Amino acid sequence: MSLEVKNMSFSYKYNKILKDVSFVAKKGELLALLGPNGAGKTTLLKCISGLLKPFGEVIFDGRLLNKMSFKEISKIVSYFAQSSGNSGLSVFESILLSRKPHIKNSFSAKDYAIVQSIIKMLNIAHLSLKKLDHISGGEAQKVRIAQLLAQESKILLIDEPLNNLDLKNQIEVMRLLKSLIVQKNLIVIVAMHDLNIAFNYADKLLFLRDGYVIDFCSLEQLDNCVIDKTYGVKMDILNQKGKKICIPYF
Ligand SMILES: Nc1ncnc2c1ncn2[C@@H]1O[C@H](COP(=O)(O)OP(=O)(O)OP(=O)(O)O)[C@@H](O)[C@H]1O
Repeated sequence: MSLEVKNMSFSYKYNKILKDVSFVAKKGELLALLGPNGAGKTTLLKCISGLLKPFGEVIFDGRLLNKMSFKEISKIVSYFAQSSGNSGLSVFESILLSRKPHIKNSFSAKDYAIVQSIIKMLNIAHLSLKKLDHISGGEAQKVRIAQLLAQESKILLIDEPLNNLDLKNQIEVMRLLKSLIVQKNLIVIVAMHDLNIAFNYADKLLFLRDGYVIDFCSLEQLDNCVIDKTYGVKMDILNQKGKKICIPYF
């Protein structure tokens, strides 16, 4: 099963941001969404999540997502914004509230059980009663992943989950995402800036510049000139111990 974005375009008023974007993301894969500031990464994620209404099609399992209500889309797609509010809430409450797309009148025993199991899986029980504004940046990213998982959707759209994280926490968050993708057979699209992290963890790379797709490829297919075309920066891509790393010309 897959998520297909077909000929997507989007404008803020008269300013065209996304220009005929097409790609396919498959289950069990992590797709890294790459590109310079202002390329349209967040806009693309918001268009897929139903927060913005683009032209073109978003298709999941043969169903047109962009013709569904926002509540229906929220059962299939979870969007993790660059930063979130709710700072007055406890960690537990914030994760429980993420069950909202599934709630009819009030939270059920099943909702509490799901939240408990996610907290256990992510090893964040010690944070449960803390307020969101009393936890560190690394802890907050894990809590945001817990909020995403509580929605039990098959597609996770994650906007810069590595912001403000030290190297160890960046690796921990990426490993966690990779293991969840495999365990739960998810489709995960992550907007990020660190090419080396993307090269290590992503199955597919989507390069965006000025709202155009510059390339959509696997790491093996990546051509050096794509980096220059996307960022306007020359880089060497080296093979080291079976992995690729890129080094910009400073
Ligand atoms: N609400 C808005 N109204 C008008 N223009 C917007 C709005 N949000 C974003 N833009 C513009 O759309 C363009 C793409 O922004 P977007 O946030 O999608 O880029 P991005 O690739 O996610 O950037 P970054 O890496 O800096 O987060 C930018 O030129 C931005 O100024």
